[in-house]
Amino acid sequence: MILFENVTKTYPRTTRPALDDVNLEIARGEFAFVVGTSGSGKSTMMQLVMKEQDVTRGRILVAGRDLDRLPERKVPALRREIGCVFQDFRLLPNKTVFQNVAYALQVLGSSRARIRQTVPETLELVGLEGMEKRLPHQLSGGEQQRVAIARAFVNRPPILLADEPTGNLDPDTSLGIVQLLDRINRTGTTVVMATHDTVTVNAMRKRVIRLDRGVLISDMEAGDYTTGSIPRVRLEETSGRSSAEPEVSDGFDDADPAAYAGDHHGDDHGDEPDGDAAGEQSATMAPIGRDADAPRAKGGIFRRHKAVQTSDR
Ligand SMILES: Nc1ncnc2c1ncn2[C@@H]1O[C@H](COP(=O)(O)OP(=O)(O)OP(=O)(O)O)[C@@H](O)[C@H]1O
Repeated sequence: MILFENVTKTYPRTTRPALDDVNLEIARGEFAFVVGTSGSGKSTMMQLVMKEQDVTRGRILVAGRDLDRLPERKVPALRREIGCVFQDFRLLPNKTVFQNVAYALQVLGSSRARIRQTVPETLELVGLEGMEKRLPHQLSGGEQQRVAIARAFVNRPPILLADEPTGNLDPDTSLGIVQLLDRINRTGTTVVMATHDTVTVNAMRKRVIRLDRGVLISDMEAGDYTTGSIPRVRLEETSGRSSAEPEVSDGFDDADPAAYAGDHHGDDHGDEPDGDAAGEQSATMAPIGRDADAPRAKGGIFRRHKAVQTSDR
C-alpha cells in the first residue's frame, strides 16, 4: 500500500536530510506507528505520502502510484484515497460537527442523500451520535479529534494518516483515540500514526517504525516505545516479491442535518486515477466491523524487506 525505496528528503537550504535512505513497506490493512524524537522525520514521511513534498532521491509508491511520476492533475485523486488527522484537529470553527464531516463529502461532489446517510453513520462510528449540531468550541479536545477522524474517514479512504493525533490530549483520551483508529483499521483501512505517545504505543502492541534523525533505525512487529534499548536495524531487501481545506461556499450551512435530504447531485469524483491505482473505494458505508475479520491482503507489487540487526544502540 505504501512503499519507500531508498527515500531521501533534503529540504532546500538544509544540509542534513530530514529522511535519509529510508526503505519501508506498509501493506494494505496494516496499522503502523512511526515514532522518534522531535525532528526525526515523522511529519516529513507523512507529507511525502500525501505528495505535499517531493523526494530528493528514491521512490515512493502509494496505492499503486509512483508518486514521482504522478502528474499534478492526478494528485487530488491520490489525496482522496488518504484521510488525514492532525494534532490540532483543523476543524472549521463556524460549522457544526455534522457540517465539518459533511464538508469532506461535499468537496468530492457527493449527493445530499449520500451525505445524509453516511455522516450520521460515521459520527456514530466515532462515538459522537447526538452531537451533530454542536460547534467545535462546544466539544472537548478528544471529541474534536473524533470529529476530525470522522471527517478523514467519511469517504472510506483506503489509507488514514494520523500525525500526532493525541499530542493535545490527556493519556486516557489518547488511548480512546488510538483505539478508535484501531477500529477503523479493522475495517481494512491502512493506518499510519506518527506519535511521541509512549503510553499508547506500548498499550497497543502494533508495528513500530522508529526514526532517528531521518534514519529508520528499527521496524518491529508488536513493538513498544522503549527508548534507548531498541536494536539498530537496517532494512535489507530479500529476493521474495509479492502494493488546508479550501474555504468554499458549500450551501450546507443549515445546522439541521434533515436539510440535506433528498437532493441528488450525483457522486462524481472527478478525475479518476488510472487503472494502475489500487483499491477504488466503495461508494457506500459498510457497518463498522463488517470486514473486521477479513484477511489482510498484501499488496502484490511491493518488495518485501526484512529487518536485520546491525548494532546495538
Ligand atoms: N519545510 C521545511 N523546510 C526545512 N526544513 C524542514 C521543513 N520541514 C521539516 N524540516 C526539518 O526536517 C527535519 C524533520 O522534521 P519533521 O517535521 O519531519 O520531524 P518530526 O519527527 O515530525 O518532528 P515533530 O515530532 O517535532 O513534529 C527537522 O530537522 C526539520 O527542521
